Amino acid sequence: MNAVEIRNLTKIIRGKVILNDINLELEQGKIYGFFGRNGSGKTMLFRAICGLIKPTSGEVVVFGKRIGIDVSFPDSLGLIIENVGLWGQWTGFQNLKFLASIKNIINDNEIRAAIKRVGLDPDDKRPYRKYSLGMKQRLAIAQAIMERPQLIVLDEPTNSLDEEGVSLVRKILLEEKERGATILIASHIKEDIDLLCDYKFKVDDGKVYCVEGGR
Ligand SMILES: Nc1ncnc2c1ncn2[C@@H]1O[C@H](COP(=O)(O)OP(=O)(O)OP(=O)(O)O)[C@@H](O)[C@H]1O
Repeated sequence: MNAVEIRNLTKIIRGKVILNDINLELEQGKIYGFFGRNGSGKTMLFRAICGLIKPTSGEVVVFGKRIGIDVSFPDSLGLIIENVGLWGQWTGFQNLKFLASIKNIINDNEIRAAIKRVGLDPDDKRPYRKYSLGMKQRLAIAQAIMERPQLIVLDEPTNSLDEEGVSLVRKILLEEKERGATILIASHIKEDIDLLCDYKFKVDDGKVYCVEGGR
C-alpha cells in the first residue's frame, strides 16, 4: 500500500487556483522533498495531506484512508506546519506531555527520550517562551517524532537551526526513514532536499513536477 495517494487534488480559494489538479503516489519508507518559490503551494499541499484544509475537488488517501471521509486526519502523523501550538508558560516537557496525552500511546520516558534526541534537556525548567528560535524548532521536531508516526510532514524542518542542529535533525530524519516512516519535507534549503530526499518535487503555481527520484 502507498503511504499517500493524491488524485486530482484542486484547491481554489476566492477564485484563485492554489493547488491545480495534483496527482501523486508516495510509497512508504521514503523521503520526499518539495521545493519551489514562495507562494507556489507547498504548505497548502501539506495542509491538504494532513486534513487541515478541505479540497475543492479530488482526494487525498493516506495509508488507505480517505482524508475528510474515512478519517479527519491521518491516523499516525507527525507534523510541523508553521507555528506549532505550544504554550509559552509551560516547559518543553510539559508541552510535549500535554500533546502526548491526546493519544496516550507514549510514556514520560519516551517523551524525555524524544527531547534528548533533539539535543534539549527534558529537565530544563525554563518556560517555552524563553527558548531561542532554534530551541523552539528542536522541540517542534521532538513533538513531530515522539510518537514514532508512520507519516512525518515537515515544512522547513531546519529553519532557525545552527549547524549542529541542522546535522542532528538530518540524522534523525534518516533514522526515522530507516524505522519505516514516510517523510515529506518542504524546504528552501537545497542541501536538505539533496542530502535527505529519495524523490524531489518542484512545486510551481499549484502544480507538482517530479524532477528527480528513485535513488
Ligand atoms: N488562508 C489563505 N487564504 C487564501 N489564500 C491563501 C491562504 N494561505 C495561503 N494562501 C495562498 O496560497 C498560495 C500558496 O501558498 P503556500 O503557503 O502553500 O505557499 P508555499 O509554497 O508554502 O510558500 P512559502 O515558500 O512562502 O512557504 C499563495 O498564493 C498564498 O497566497
